Amino acid sequence: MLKLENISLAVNGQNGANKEIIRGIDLEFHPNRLYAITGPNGGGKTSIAKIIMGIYKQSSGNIYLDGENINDLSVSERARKGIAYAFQQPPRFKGLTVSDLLQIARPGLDGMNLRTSLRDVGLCPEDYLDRDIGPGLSGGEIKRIEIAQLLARDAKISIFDEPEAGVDLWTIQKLIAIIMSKFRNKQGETAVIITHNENVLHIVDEIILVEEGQIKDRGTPDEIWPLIRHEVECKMKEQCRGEMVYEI
Ligand SMILES: Nc1ncnc2c1ncn2[C@@H]1O[C@H](COP(=O)(O)OP(=O)(O)OP(=O)(O)O)[C@@H](O)[C@H]1O
Repeated sequence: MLKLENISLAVNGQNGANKEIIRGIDLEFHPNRLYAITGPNGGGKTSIAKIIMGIYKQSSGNIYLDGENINDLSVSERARKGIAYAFQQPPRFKGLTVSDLLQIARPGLDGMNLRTSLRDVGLCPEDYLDRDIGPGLSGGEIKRIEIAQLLARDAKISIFDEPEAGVDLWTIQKLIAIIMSKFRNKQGETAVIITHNENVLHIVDEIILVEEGQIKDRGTPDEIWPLIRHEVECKMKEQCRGEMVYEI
């Protein structure tokens, strides 16, 4: 189980003053459960993922993995402990092939499984295995490869940051179905999907709603979805009123 206890994060704001982007978050992620983290843009979802992965170091609070405090572990140490993260905007690694990346994710992955990993995300292995993860790949292709390498791992906690971002409509549904089926069939693993996709929100076990650096609510899709819908409708009305006043 992964536990975040009273986590806050302050960063340097525009005028040099400290700005708190995560504020006193308590969260638990249990094995065999699928979670969605959602909420408005800039709310703090990616920052939470980066704190879990060790990319951002929290200003205060503790993180525990299976009871062990992992505050001081580096990104690679956390990866070895079984935390995996697929970036919202995956980095490119010039000089590294797709095959290399998958083998790093899962050392010893044989040829057949390498191919299956790529087919699962809708990429033809023959066309991609030897390609460089550099500027030659499109944003959507690199996103799918990033998801493939996370699926190839057997991490305890897998965090997908907006798997739908930059992926065409035809592929999104398939990708989501694959992520769901992989994790529904794996024992002892947890998947966390940061998403704005309504379809994902309906099929996870729990939704965590993050807004202004805090957990605004959490619960089952039946409990949380009506709140999200209401919130979105209210925001749209506010924006419309703003525009009308401006035009007058
Ligand atoms: N390294 C940083 N330095 C300064 N500000 C940051 C940094 N990282 C994030 N922020 C700010 O913190 C806030 C939360 O960002 P974050 O990327 O976590 O939001 P998000 O909920 O993932 O947004 P989105 O839905 O748009 O991806 C934003 O206002 C962002 O500009």
